[in-house]
Amino acid sequence: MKLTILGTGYVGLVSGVSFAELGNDVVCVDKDEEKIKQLKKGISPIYEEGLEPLLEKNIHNGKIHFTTNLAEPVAASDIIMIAVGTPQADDGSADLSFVRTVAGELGEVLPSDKRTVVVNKSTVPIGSAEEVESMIREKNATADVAVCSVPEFLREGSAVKDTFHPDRIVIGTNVSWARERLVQLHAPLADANDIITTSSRSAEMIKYASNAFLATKISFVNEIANICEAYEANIDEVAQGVGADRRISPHFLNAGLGYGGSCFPKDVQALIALARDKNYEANLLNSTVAINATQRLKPVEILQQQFPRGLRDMKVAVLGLAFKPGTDDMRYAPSIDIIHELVKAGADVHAHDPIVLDDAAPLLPRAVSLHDNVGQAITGVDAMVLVTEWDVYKQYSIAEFSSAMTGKIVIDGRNALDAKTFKEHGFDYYGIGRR
Ligand SMILES: NC(=O)c1ccc[n+]([C@@H]2O[C@H](COP(=O)([O-])OP(=O)(O)OC[C@H]3O[C@@H](n4cnc5c(N)ncnc54)[C@H](O)[C@@H]3O)[C@@H](O)[C@H]2O)c1
Ligand SMILES: O=c1ccn([C@@H]2O[C@H](COP(=O)(O)OP(=O)(O)O[C@H]3O[C@H](CO)[C@@H](O)[C@H](O)[C@H]3O)[C@@H](O)[C@H]2O)c(=O)[nH]1
Repeated sequence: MKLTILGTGYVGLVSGVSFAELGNDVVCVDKDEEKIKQLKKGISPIYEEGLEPLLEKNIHNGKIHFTTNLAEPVAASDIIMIAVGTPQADDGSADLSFVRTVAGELGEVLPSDKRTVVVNKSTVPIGSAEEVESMIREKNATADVAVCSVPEFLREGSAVKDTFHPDRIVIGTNVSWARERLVQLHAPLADANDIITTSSRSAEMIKYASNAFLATKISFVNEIANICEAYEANIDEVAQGVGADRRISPHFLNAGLGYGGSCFPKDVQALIALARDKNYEANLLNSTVAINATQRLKPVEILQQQFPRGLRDMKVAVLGLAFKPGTDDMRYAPSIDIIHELVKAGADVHAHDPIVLDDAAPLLPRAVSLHDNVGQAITGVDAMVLVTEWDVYKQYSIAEFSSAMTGKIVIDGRNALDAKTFKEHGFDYYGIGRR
């Protein structure tokens, strides 16, 4: 099939490359000229395992092209996917300005003599497929188009794998010819049983409800971890015992510094705002957000308890800046808040990340020293805070930590280090719910 994908962020690019790999003819459109220039050369603007080889291969095969102009590919496409950003607006709701812009542009260029499916892959409020369709029809009353919702569930850091091995694919539309076309496109990616067909509104809600549930599961386990600390129970053992119940599952039960990233924070807020628009106060989700906001600052709280006279001139290493391992995404990363608070308290902060350094700098206080070498970041520090559980930190030897650090405080914000080993080597080790 011929596909046009609007937006080359995580979703647009990974989808584009994956559908090209499956034999479709794909054109990816972005208004960012620099990105398109790089992509044409096979250079990915994002760090994502396995993406660049597929990108290069499909450019070489002529299955994927990049452009800043949507008119030509749109006219030739069977399916057009909207994958532009839907960031958080000031009131917490999803900002639909990018989606509305592309809807207007599509209205101007969609042909009337050809059936076209338009898909919202961006995470959008319930009712958006209908809104996009009416915006298109306002500009082109005779367009033979069906706007559907096919939400994206990939995770950063495993985006390519998630796309080729999805748990499910949700296709939301009541228009049968559009549904058939979308089922045909997605068939190579999933067993028939894993394709769920719904109305566009239900599909839009499935995306928000999934993210809200996972975010709530994380805040739940963090709350249990905090109670574990008070009673000297161990969250690793507790999560293992709780997660063994198949109704609960062991996934997303890792206590830590809470969720960050480009999706959970904004999507939970957007769902709260959608409920509020209909005079429903989503109290459970409000608590999810509140717990997450305090959880990320736990390392600062622990240091302040250990040094009641203040953190002025204390040398602290922060290991990991990206919001999770496997990505260079800094959106809503806990490291940003932690480093700002430490610098505000007067600490001398030395940070490291194996992938993201230059792009992180504008988000961090000027006073922070950024290192591209773990050894340099931890040399002479009074305390070390692990924020992102990159393998490089897990593999770093206790002997290296012991010889480089001056102080003995280790705060393992992701429960990723071996507590016993650190304690045996005289460190004051603080995990989350596992002291
Ligand atoms: N990042 C993820 O892991 C993920 C996963 C599932 C769903 N989503 C959802 O998918 C959507 C996209 O997320 P993302 O992280 O890929 O976004 P992003 O912000 O990284 O990228 C969006 C891209 O769209 C481009 N764009 C904006 N306006 C445009 C226009 N008029 N024409 C062409 N291109 C335009 C931007 O230049 C940018 O390159 C969001 O709604 C997000 O919530 C994201
Ligand atoms: O047990 C866990 C699991 C995750 N996290 C944190 O939760 C955040 C999100 O992690 P993850 O879900 O792995 O990454 P994302 O790439 O943000 O993916 C989520 O958001 C995407 C965008 O909507 C969805 O498509 C995915 O299905 C959904 O998992 C990160 O900060 C993790 O550190 C925890 O604290 N504990």
